[in-house]
Amino acid sequence: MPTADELKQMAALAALEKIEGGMKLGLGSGSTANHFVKSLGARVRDGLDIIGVPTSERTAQLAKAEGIRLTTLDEVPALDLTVDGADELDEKLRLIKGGGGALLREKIVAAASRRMIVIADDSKLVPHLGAFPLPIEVNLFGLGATRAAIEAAAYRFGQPATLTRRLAADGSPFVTDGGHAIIDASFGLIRDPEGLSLALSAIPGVVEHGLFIGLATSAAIATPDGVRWLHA
Ligand SMILES: O=C(CO)[C@H](O)[C@H](O)COP(=O)(O)O
Repeated sequence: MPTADELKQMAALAALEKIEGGMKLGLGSGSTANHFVKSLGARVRDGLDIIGVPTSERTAQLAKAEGIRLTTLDEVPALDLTVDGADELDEKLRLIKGGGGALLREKIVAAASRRMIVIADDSKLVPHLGAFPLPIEVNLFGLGATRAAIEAAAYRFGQPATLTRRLAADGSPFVTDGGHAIIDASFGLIRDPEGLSLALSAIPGVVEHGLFIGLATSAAIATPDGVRWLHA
């Protein structure tokens, strides 16, 4: 029986097969995306010519160490493909992301990409999103008011939520690469991800949230029996 980490690597390798020379790639964040970046690095050292836009400072560091040429969305505003992990996904390729706190850059990079492949082990594929608390990136200015507004919006939406400000491993408040806070919102199963996405995006102070809708074009789901592909 493969371990969860072996499954993550299988998904990463399946996505790697879709990479062609000359591609402009978005490079995701998290342990599954790290497998992809490391395997991509090996291909680059064998002569594959690609360029990448990292979705976090950690991924930038890893990609540089792997010898992957990096650029920015200022220099290259349109990408061919982003490969990234997810905390949850459903069969419609709606995602919850941001468990690693990189959701803002991940969403900007995915939105700038023609295609997005999600790589995940099969524990991430769920019938309904929401067992994983939804990460919401919030500006530090007015944090208390924004938090109250999220609570009120969730209540109006018919999905009252328990909100928790994310802490770093050392117990201090977690700060994203963009200098913002993360509030993890437990809604229970999310009945209407599209509606909730719009309601959260309308709150001043919410910088971005972890519902990715209409961005993923396919997913490589690694199972003990092999990789299952889903397509939008
Ligand atoms: O959204 C993310 C980071 O912000 C990650 O893609 C998500 O948390 C999955 O991580 P992992 O591959 O380590 O399970």
